[in-house]
Amino acid sequence: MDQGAAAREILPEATSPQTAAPPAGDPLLPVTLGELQELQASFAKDRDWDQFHSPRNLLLALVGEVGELSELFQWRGEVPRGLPGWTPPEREHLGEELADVLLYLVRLADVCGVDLGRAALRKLEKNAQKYPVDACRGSSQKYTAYQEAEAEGSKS
Ligand SMILES: Nc1ccn([C@H]2C[C@H](O)[C@@H](COP(=O)(O)OP(=O)(O)OP(=O)(O)O)O2)c(=O)n1
Repeated sequence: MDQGAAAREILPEATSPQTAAPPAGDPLLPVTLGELQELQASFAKDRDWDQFHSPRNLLLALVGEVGELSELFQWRGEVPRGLPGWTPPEREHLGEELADVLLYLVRLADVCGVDLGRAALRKLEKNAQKYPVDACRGSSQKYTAYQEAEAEGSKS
């Protein structure tokens, strides 16, 4: 049984055309990329939306959702980590937009025949070779020293 079928067996309503998406705090957690891929594929199939899920359409939908995500940060200035001051509804909205981006990305990879998990792991490996720890730690120290010198300079 594939991962998506297993997911649907645990929670059949997750992909039913008549019902909403899985509720929060659901038994599918923690979820894998493969399970999300299967759930997204079933979502589209159930609605006869496969015809619209072409690579180009999905890419445009993905970019649209990245735009919606960007709007949440627009005009706020720098936003510290942990998003202090953001209200629960704002945080929920952020989660929704991030999810839209992820779901379209997973679907795009699927219809393009790319194993996203494998590709991401390969890319992590490549990144690690391109940016060796020692070289980067050295340069971030240099960067901190540079920032301190700049701050000192702006005081005088
Ligand atoms: N043809 C479609 C339409 C929607 N979805 C899914 C993927 C996204 O997770 C979500 C996007 O739905 P909407 O287009 O309604 O966009 P939003 O949820 O962002 O709504 P809104 O634009 O009103 O904020 O639904 C999909 O897979 N395929």
